[in-house]
Amino acid sequence: MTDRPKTPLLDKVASPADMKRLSDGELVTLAGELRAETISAVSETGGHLGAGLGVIELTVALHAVFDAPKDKIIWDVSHQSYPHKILTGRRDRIRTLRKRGGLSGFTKRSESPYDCFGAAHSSTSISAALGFAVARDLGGNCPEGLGDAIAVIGDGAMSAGMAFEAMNNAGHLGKRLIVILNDNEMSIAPPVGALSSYLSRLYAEEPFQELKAAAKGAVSLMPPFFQEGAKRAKEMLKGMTVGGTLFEELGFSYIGPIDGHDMDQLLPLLRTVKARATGPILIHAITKKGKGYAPAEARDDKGHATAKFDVITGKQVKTPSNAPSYTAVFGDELVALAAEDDKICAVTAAMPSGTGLDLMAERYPSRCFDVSIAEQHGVTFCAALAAGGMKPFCTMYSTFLQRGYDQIVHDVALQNLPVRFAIDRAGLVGADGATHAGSYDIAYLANLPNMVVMAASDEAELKHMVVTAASYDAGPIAFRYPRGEGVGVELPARGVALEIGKGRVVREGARVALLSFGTRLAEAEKAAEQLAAKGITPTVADARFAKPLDKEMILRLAREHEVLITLEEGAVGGFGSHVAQLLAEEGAFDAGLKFRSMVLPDWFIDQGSPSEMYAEAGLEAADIVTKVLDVLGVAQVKGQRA
Ligand SMILES: Cc1ncc(C[n+]2csc(CCOP(=O)(O)OP(=O)(O)O)c2C)c(N)n1
Ligand SMILES: CC(=O)[C@@H](O)[C@H](O)COP(=O)(O)O
Ligand SMILES: [Mg+2]
Repeated sequence: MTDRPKTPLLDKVASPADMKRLSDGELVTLAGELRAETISAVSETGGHLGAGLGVIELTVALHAVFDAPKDKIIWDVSHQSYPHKILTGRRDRIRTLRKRGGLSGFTKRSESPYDCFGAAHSSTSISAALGFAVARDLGGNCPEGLGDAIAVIGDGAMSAGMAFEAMNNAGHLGKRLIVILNDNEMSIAPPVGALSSYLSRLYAEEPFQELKAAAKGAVSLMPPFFQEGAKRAKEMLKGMTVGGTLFEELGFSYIGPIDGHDMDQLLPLLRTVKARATGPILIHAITKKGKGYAPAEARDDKGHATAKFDVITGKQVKTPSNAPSYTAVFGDELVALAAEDDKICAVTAAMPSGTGLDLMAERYPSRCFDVSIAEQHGVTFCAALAAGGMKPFCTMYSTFLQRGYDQIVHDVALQNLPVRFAIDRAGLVGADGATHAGSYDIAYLANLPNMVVMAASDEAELKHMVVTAASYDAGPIAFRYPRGEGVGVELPARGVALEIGKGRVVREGARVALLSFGTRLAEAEKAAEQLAAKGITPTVADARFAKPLDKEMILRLAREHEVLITLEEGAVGGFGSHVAQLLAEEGAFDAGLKFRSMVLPDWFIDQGSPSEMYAEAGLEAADIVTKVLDVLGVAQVKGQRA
């Protein structure tokens, strides 16, 4: 382990109140120490590094000038909030980040009053800030009081429709509200899209913030030394026509671009804005993702997320893998299909490498689309691609696909369009915790008419499902698979199309049937081994489809077993509920079948390793054994998992 950095000034900051006593020069020193502490902590925990390093100066300046928690500082996505956590009384736990029982990797209201609004999905901060501003003006109350509302939003997050919906509303209401656009010209990958090019032009072509401010009358909001320049600029501007920025057209005063790492710019500007602002203001701060840590700055993703690493070398400590990741298996199979069929195309919402579409983008760039953080648009875009005779794979994380639900219903399912939904990060994902859990897609998809819903039980099954989806033209079809590596089965060279609505029995037994949907199959098999030692030999089946159900197989299992237990990595309302509905309709319960459905519990599970989270959910092999013994009435030691 590298020595921890020396941080004499930071050691004296227990909360932002302690920063109010520091001179501007000391705040610059504090920023340096905060950067070193952030790097040191993340080297031990892993997590989101680059974004936090890019807002070190902004974090210090905001907490020095404003009065959180009365003033509401809202971090968009909040993957950049580690420095904020360090300054707001959580430094002693910062090395528990993203671990079970430790600090969340995102802002979380239950963790601290300084986390006034939880986040992790992007582009919510301006809506939240506006809500706080309106609550303040209407005399609302909260224990910490209601002061200024400040949203810090990245250029990537700014690409989402929701940010513009909020600005549209904020510009109309005209409330005092501060938005800081933290523009580092990066999303997770380099940002794409017209908005990104527009932001670049804002500072590339017109480098003088004085010109901008002068042109639109925001001069009075600028600190004196800016104003001098602005007056000169105003003279220069006489007789010139200067168009307003997009933000000004939406009713915001635009200030910037400013150097978001220069405390000599940040501090006076924020102080002036605090003293003088009346309506909505957008401060455009230019920053560098990964700033101040060379290995992060050098990485393609600017250190967006990292495993634990050596601070001196930047080398990440990665556990060797025994099998390819589901994501890679998907990406490879898709590229193989795309080579054979020029109608196959794919869409990602700002997650090219996370979804494995980077390979498709490299090989078939004209058929691979990064729509930026725009899941709703991505889904409808796919719907029309399908209507236009293409075979789109709408490739998204389960949790982010939630954003596009109305589009799935209204644009895809209702029109019965053959969009292929490749749903990555299904089930519990680990360190990102509850915000990123893919818990609901089975329930929210399997209830839709026309939709086919599959889950892969291992990486070979995933290959088959990619091919199945490609060859299915009758309507929408979805397949889900988890984060991380496969179970290590032998992979066929190519997948083969599965028969729609047909599952498979993987182990024949008696009395008890374990019917799994997805990768709990491995746990079901482990449970079967453990039960065999107790003289119980369950049948184990892989449902493959939650919709349409394999009625024939399920009814046979019901007929031939005393107990039927379903398993899934999803919330209630999904696979097990559909099986229960079928069994009830077909009279299986009247015939005496004992049925149980093992699903995620009715609470949000905090971060941990996936197995810790599944243990909390009661979905590990030991829980299955306990459930079986319980239903069969076999005596167990109370309170002990089998
Ligand atoms: C709705 C949604 N889609 C995708 C993501 C995944 N995601 C997390 S951070 C990020 C990039 C954000 O870029 P930006 O806002 O510019 O912040 P930066 O990391 O550059 O500081 C993405 C795509 C998300 N959190 N939420
Ligand atoms: C903050 C965010 O939403 C992403 O960075 C997310 O943490 C990525 O998750 P994976 O590591 O599973 O790609
Ligand atoms: Mg960015």
